[in-house]
Amino acid sequence: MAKKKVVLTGGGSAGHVTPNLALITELQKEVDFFYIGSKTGIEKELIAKTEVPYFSISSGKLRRYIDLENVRDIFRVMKGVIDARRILKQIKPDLLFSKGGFVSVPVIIAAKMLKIPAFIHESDLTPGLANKIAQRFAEKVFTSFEEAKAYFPREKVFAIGSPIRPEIFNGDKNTALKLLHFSSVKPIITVMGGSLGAKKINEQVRKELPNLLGNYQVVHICGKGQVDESLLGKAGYKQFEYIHEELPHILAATHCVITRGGSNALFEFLALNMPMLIIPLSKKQSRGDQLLNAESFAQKGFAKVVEEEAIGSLLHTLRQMELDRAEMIASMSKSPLTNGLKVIVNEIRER
Ligand SMILES: CC(=O)N[C@H]1[C@@H](OP(=O)(O)OP(=O)(O)OC[C@H]2O[C@@H](n3ccc(=O)[nH]c3=O)[C@H](O)[C@@H]2O)O[C@H](CO)[C@@H](O)[C@@H]1O
Repeated sequence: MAKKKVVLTGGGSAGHVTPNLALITELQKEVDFFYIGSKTGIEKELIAKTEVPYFSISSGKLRRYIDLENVRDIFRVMKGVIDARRILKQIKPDLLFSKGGFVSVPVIIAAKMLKIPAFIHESDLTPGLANKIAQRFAEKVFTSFEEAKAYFPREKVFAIGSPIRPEIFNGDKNTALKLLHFSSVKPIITVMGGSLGAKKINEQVRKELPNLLGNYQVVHICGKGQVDESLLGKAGYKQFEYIHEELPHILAATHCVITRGGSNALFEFLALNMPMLIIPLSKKQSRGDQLLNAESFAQKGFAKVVEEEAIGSLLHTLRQMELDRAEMIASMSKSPLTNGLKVIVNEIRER
């Protein structure tokens, strides 16, 4: 019997790609996957690490405000639809699965034109513009947050958690200690400033580094081009632009994380019962989705949240968190919504 063909799309930042990587790992023996992404986005680099054929299309940023670039982008999106239609006609997939991000919009429009059924997944508590558009063309909408269901038509939305890469659960602490040249004496804090880094968090970590290193060892994922050369070789401190396959090991050795409020990272930490201090991206720099993600996690007792404007002393906040640690872990271990991978895998199998 011929294998089922599934086209994956989504990109712009890693959070719009890693759930697709989870599906690839889980289903690659039974499904022929293809990926449609942008010409330069992080999705291209991440998919290049798999065997999945990658097709790039023209894509424009979708802005909520009027701008000359907006007009150009409308043409880029139209060109993207033409590109995607040509690629989809060639592949003839049984299904499109979209993880959102600007690049996914032309793909889902083209899929609708060709009567190819589509599923989408929304990671955040409130939908991004791309998925607001895409949901009209989708047969089913999956969400990470229960609260997100309210933003989609009732008959086609299902809250399932986040599709988490299986390897995230298979880390080995000792492998991490060797890789980092860390000891097992002081606990390890991992700072993950979102897949694209976080300037403000980077500055604060470095400002407090001498104090932090008195109590902890620090793994700092600081984003592309953000490594501070003057701190290379500092004992107990390791910087990374991005961590690929070593991430599960690092997390297995981690005592607690300081993180942005990107939903996929949050659900990974939740599934690992990892205490987290969330510093969400502020409303000045985004549509405020991370603030809502973070607030929901704090309300459920999974995390402590500090807003970027009120960041204060990280060490002080970490010390406070130690007091709530056991309670936080207990709340996380009781959460019904964490890993949504199985649901999507079954949906794809049943098509
Ligand atoms: C700036 C921005 O627009 N951020 C958005 C983006 O975040 P971003 O892409 O940063 O978000 P997420 O936290 O959702 O996902 C990051 C993913 O990358 C992985 N990872 C990250 C760093 C690293 O070194 N290695 C690694 O593997 C994480 O394990 C996770 O799977 O998409 C999220 C999901 O829609 C949103 O909630 C965020 O608001």
